[in-house]
Amino acid sequence: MKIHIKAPAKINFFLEIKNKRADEYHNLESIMQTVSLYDELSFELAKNMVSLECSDKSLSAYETNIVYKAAMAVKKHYNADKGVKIYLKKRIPIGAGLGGGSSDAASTLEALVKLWNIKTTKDELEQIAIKLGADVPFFLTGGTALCEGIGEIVTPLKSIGELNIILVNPGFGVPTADVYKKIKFPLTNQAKIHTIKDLIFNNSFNKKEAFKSCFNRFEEFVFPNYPEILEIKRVLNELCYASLMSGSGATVFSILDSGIKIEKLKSRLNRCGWKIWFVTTIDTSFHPLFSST
Ligand SMILES: C[C@@](CO)(OP(=O)(O)O)[C@H](O)COP(=O)(O)OP(=O)(O)OC[C@H]1O[C@@H](n2ccc(N)nc2=O)[C@H](O)[C@@H]1O
Ligand SMILES: Nc1ncnc2c1ncn2[C@@H]1O[C@H](COP(=O)(O)OP(=O)(O)O)[C@@H](O)[C@H]1O
Repeated sequence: MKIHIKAPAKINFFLEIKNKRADEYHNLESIMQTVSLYDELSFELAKNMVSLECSDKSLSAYETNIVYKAAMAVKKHYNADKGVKIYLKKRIPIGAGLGGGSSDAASTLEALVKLWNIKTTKDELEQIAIKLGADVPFFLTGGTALCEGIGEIVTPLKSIGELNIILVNPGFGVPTADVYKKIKFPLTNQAKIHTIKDLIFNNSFNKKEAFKSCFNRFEEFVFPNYPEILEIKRVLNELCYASLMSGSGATVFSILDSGIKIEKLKSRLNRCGWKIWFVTTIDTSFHPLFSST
């Protein structure tokens, strides 16, 4: 039996830091959204070993790869005596604020309980997920969701429909842990999540209106050290009506309205040597993304 999964990227429409915990992690309030840029994974039943091959040779295929970690976590938690041969095709850029590794990990949890025929619950998988990374539980739900705590308290929100989004990445990554370390308290003018939540609840999360309520606290801590990311934002603001950095960077995104001139946008951004993807928001992360042969 072989299982194929597409693991989607995410963007953060809203990200405010609430405070720092005693264990150095930060409580946050974020609205996360899965989008149609995917890593691809396949899982083939094997005797009892876990093995991983990854298309991106800059990533380890062993203990430091979150996919390998996720597989070992399932094996240990359920005392599973089966093995798996995993292939990971990376398409989501690494360290891009798009949650690629976290999504790969969540897909691995979902695939292995199916492949190894393990009886479990979503709650139990969420407990394994949070030990792998703060963003991993979100990807077990996907779509549009409010994430609180350090990211593990996930509340699904109403679908915002299919919005067209452009992702722009400078071609380098930003280490998440370094950005969290840069946060200085007290934060000025805590951003309010209510407006954006109300817009989603009232089916009014559309274009210009929505972008006024989007916010990312990390922008002020990332831009001073990475002027090229600020430059992406400046150029996108010229061509679209607004833009926002995703997570801890380095990707910046804009919501595209129907009047946008795609060719003009492409040629202007390509001239800067940046990578671009045209994607849409997607409702659920997994179920339609699974297939087995
Ligand atoms: C910033 C966000 C926003 O969605 O995403 P990315 O930009 O990485 O995609 C997340 O909070 C990233 O989540 P994730 O990438 O899973 O973080 P982890 O691997 O658990 O942690 C990496 C490091 O970030 C810090 N960290 C992470 C999450 C959190 N709520 N508080 C923290 O202080 C910790 O120092 C930790 O050592
Ligand atoms: N399967 C994986 N995909 C991406 N990054 C991984 C993976 N496994 C481990 N990592 C490590 O996780 C870090 C970045 O994770 P990633 O999810 O790409 O970015 P971000 O946290 O910015 O969304 C990198 O240091 C990378 O080496």
